[in-house]
Amino acid sequence: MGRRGRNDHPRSRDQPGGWVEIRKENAAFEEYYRAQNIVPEPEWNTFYDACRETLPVTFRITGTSHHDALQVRDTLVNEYVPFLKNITWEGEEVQPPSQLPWYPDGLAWQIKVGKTVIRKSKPFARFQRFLVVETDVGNISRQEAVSMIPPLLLDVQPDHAVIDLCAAPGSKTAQLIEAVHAVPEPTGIVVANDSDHKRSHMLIHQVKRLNSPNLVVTNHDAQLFPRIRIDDHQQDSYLRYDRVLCDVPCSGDGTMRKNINVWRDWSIHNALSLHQTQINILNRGLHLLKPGGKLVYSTCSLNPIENEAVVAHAVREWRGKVRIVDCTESLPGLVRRKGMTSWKVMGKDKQWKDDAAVDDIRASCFVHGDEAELGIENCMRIYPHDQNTGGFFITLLEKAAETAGDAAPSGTLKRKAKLEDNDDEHAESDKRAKPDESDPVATLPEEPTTSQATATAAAIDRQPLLAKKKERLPRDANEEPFKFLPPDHPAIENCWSFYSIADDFSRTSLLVRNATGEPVRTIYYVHPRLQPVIALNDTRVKFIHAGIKLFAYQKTLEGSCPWRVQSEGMTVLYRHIARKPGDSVRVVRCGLDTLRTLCDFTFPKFNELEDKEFLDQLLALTEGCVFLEVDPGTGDKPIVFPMWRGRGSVNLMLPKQDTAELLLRVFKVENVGDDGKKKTELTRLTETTDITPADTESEAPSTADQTETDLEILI
Ligand SMILES: C[S@@+](CC[C@H](N)C(=O)[O-])C[C@H]1O[C@@H](n2cnc3c(N)ncnc32)[C@H](O)[C@@H]1O
Repeated sequence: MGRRGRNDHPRSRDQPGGWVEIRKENAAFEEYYRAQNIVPEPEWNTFYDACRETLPVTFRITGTSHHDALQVRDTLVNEYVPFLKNITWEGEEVQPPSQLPWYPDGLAWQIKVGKTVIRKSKPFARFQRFLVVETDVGNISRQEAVSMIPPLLLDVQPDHAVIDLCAAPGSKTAQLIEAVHAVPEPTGIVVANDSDHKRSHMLIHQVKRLNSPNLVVTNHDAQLFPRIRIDDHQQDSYLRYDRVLCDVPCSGDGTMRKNINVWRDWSIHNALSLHQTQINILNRGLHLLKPGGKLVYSTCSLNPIENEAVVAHAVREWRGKVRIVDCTESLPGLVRRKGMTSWKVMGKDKQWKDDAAVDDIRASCFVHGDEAELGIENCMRIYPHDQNTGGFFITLLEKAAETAGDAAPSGTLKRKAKLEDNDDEHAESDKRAKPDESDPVATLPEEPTTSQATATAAAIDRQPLLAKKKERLPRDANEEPFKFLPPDHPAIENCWSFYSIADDFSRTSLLVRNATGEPVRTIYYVHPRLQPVIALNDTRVKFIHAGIKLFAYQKTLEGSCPWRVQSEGMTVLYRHIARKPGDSVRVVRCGLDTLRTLCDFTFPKFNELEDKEFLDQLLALTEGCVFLEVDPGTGDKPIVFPMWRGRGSVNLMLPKQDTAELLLRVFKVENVGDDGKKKTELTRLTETTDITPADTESEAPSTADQTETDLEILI
């Protein structure tokens, strides 16, 4: 969190020679956007000054349980914000954190405080501690304010099929998943795709905390995203999506407030060479969209060539079948400007161009004169000086409900649509789509911007895909196949009877990740709607993540049930524990006092437990995993944790960050060590079957990028 003004000159270390100083100025940027009239001339200086100010930190309170998110918000509002008011630092009043007025339920916040204040002011240091602990467990996620807008406009419902075509590193995917999980057992699914393999793994890492069995991650060029079969018997039955997000690769010049390299690297070249890729991704998205469905096209660029020109081209080509939605009434409080209906085109030689015949600039870059008629004013531009954000562009499109015939576009895209709608879609990539591979590698800022580098990589990636059209897709050595278990597999029978799992919990969508198809270490669960998605398409779609870990193998328990419940599968499974009289239910209940003991001590022995009622319940059960149901004492629903009932001791199976969060938020313990470790005075690890918290093993080792992310360092 910094408060460096525009007169400071930040440094960048991405030069081979080490640190270089970057001035927040760029004459070409200024000339270009001034000539475009992106703001009225009298407003230019205010706009340009704001572009050079450091961006305030913004974050979102996240989580697939809305109830839990509201609790975290209330803790912030009631226990931290009041102490951050009326603080002065070096004679100036420090602004307390404030809610973004347009974000629903007050779940998004902005902080404008310098690092020194954070370090030296006790209330702010305490607040920072809260942010770090909540970020560690995924309850708080740093995200640029403008980046939160597209998923909100999509209005995702819990039964929707949603695809995020350019998803990494996943901030918006997380919002889509949360929207699907607005009810306890949603039937909706989210397909998150990115063409960059490494970034796809960053995405997996980012959304993992949401523990969604309704998510699948794929690794494809979005321009050619394959159709997904959903019915084995009907050849023509393909998945179509209620909602599509095209947050496309762009020049990223709207991120200039946090990505200082924009000032050094800006050139018109970036926008021109991404334009066709952006058109192709949007077009593919429109094909995948259901009649009546909604699609958001967004960029973090200010450039009309990447924005209005792309949208206008698509709406022109899909004329009558796709319309731009007027969002004036959505997100009250969000200041936005209308889409531009006229702009100028500059060539790579930095000369203004009059028509498409010159310099190989695509006709779609130019104004056609029908922009107002196409409704381009309904596109939305977000400017830095309007509400202290980055620059952004968003358009909500709606596909007409199906009419007789089909909803294929007219004109040039029609030929492509025809090709895409037959099974040979990959064979006929749009030749125009090929990005300029000579493009310089642009910057990759910390949050959702991308570069030509990625677009170029996508173009290169596409080649093997075309060549291997009819073959199995190549998999990385560490990405094992997804194999579904037969519902009557002995391991499943064992788990179902040991944990008294009710028949309403599907046994058909349990899978393993190894070539033999036998459960060896982990059994995963995906929502039943994803079962055909994966099973019928695994040779043509490159799935790289699906499912949550439900059970892990525990060798020492052979003879009983060697499958222990994993914490990420806890909530899903808990809802389906059979409660009929006579079921040997592995549920143990306690109050907050006992929970506190379990947070403070590892493996307390039975004879050290003061809560005799709790002990009696434990003694009535055999060794193994149990569900701990804690009464919060507020009349609220119980909180559930996985717990280990050992031979003579018990242990809460929570990752250490979760324990730290629990201690801070529920028990107001503010001095937990940085690692959130339990005290160890009572630790006795003598029992051979006692185990450490589950969650540490992985059948297919994750290649998730371990570099520092926004999640790890909030301020
Ligand atoms: C603006 S970023 C997306 C940010 C993301 N939506 C978020 O909110 O975290 C664009 C992404 O598109 C990916 N990308 C670039 N070209 C692509 C293509 N042809 N197909 C799919 N993804 C692509 C990049 O790897 C990058 O992760």
